[in-house]
Amino acid sequence: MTKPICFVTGNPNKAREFKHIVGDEFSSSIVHQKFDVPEIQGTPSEVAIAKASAAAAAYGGPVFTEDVSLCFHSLKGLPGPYIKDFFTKLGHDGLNNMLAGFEDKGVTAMCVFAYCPGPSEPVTLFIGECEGYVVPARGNGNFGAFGWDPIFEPVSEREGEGRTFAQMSAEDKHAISHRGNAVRKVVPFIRSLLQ
Ligand SMILES: O=P(O)(O)OP(=O)(O)OP(=O)(O)OC[C@H]1O[C@@H](n2cnc3c(O)ncnc32)[C@H](O)[C@@H]1O
Ligand SMILES: [Mg+2]
Repeated sequence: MTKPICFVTGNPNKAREFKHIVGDEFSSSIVHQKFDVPEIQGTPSEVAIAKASAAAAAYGGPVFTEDVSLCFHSLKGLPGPYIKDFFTKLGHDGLNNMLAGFEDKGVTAMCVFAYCPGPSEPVTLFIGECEGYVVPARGNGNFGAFGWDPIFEPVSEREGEGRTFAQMSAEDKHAISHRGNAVRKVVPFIRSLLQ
């Protein structure tokens, strides 16, 4: 018997936001599991392909993985896919300080969903982006905010209320976020897989 599609992630916030964006549609057809798979160095796409391949091999069936990058324009796209280590070690203040010498605080949040149908199979990518600015932390602890949400102010907010992701309701964040944009691309694909 073939295994159900597995969303492999060790981050419960990712699974929570995915479910919030999609609703209950796939709740009986997608399982969630955590595997510790290596994350290689490379571009966001290279990292995502390698992670999905490793996850499919570990699971022995079809998987989705999700990789998030935060690309600072002044730093030629770094930390990019290495944001987790930078954030864990430097925190919100440290990430702001990295840009202290630069005028341009622009940043691209990128979410890459990768689908791998099984061990040694090719990987398909679904990429969502959101443009923003790195700002001093605002709204920590609100609305289930996590990670670097408090220091990410979407470009679209500059003209409006100037909220960071951490100051927005989940609905408002998902309407424009890197993850919302990626999930909206991947949903029709999952539907076609389940037909
Ligand atoms: O097991 P996986 O799925 O890899 O989960 P992870 O937490 O290791 O996730 P990544 O490798 O993609 O690293 C991305 C980092 O960015 C953070 N992050 C991801 N999505 C975010 C979001 O929407 N808002 C704020 N921070 C986010 C996350 O907490 C990590 O520190
Ligand atoms: Mg990770």
